[in-house]
Amino acid sequence: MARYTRIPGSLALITLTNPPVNALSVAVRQGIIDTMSRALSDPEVKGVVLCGENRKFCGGADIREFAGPMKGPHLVPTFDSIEAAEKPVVAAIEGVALGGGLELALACHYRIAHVKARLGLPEVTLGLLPAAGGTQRLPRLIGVPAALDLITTGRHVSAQEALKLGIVDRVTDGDAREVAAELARSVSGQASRTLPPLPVLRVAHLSPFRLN
Ligand SMILES: CCCCCCCC/C=C\C/C=C/C(=O)SCCNC(=O)CCNC(=O)[C@H](O)C(C)(C)COP(=O)(O)OP(=O)(O)OC[C@H]1O[C@@H](n2cnc3c(N)ncnc32)[C@H](O)[C@@H]1OP(=O)(O)O
Repeated sequence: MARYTRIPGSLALITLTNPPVNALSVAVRQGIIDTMSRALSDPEVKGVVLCGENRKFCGGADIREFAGPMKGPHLVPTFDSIEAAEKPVVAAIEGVALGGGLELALACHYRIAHVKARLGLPEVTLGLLPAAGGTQRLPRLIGVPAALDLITTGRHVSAQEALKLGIVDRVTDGDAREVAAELARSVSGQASRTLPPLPVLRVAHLSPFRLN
């Protein structure tokens, strides 16, 4: 599920609630869609902060659902609808943002990480690809070589390394939700930030070739 709360500064706080790591179960995916739609349709809401309950952002796809057929809304349109939102959406990353959890954060317009947070795309360790936007959004954000490193090794990075790589906008040792809310308030009313285009690869003897 996802809990919807109004917080000061004309913001909505969306909290993923699926213990122990707020994984993206059917109910969480549906909850994101419902609460985002509520925030976007309320003219009094100027921005959104997205976080996870118990100071854990999101551990990714819910591995407890892997045994059965996929049900409910798919991750890709769920995340695309966040990216397309005309109000700024800021991820407050505490604990972990792994796999689909990091892909969810990448679909947000800004990312704040707590200093102890760990981020990564460990799908490769499960024989999967980050197929919910990670293979597109991460290279656009941090470049192809750094993104390939994270995608092919599945290694986790600290908040400080994520900041250095450009995955997150700011690291805090305080409450990431408060810092995210401050940022959301400061950019509310502005056009949503978009990711840079994919870099152009130059291959010897071939014309410049754009990845898409
Ligand atoms: C045509 C187009 C088709 C497109 C198809 C698109 C499909 C989409 C494809 C990919 C999208 C995304 C995929 C993923 O996200 S895969 C999952 C990625 N996440 C992980 O691999 C995280 C795995 N977990 C961990 O690394 C660790 O558990 C931890 C770092 C989150 C926490 O570590 P620690 O503090 O040491 O605790 P535990 O390991 O003991 O775990 C605690 C508790 O949490 C449960 N748990 C952990 N992760 C998950 C999860 N992802 N889902 C559900 N539950 C999780 C774990 O089982 C423990 O539970 P307990 O034993 O009951 O306490």
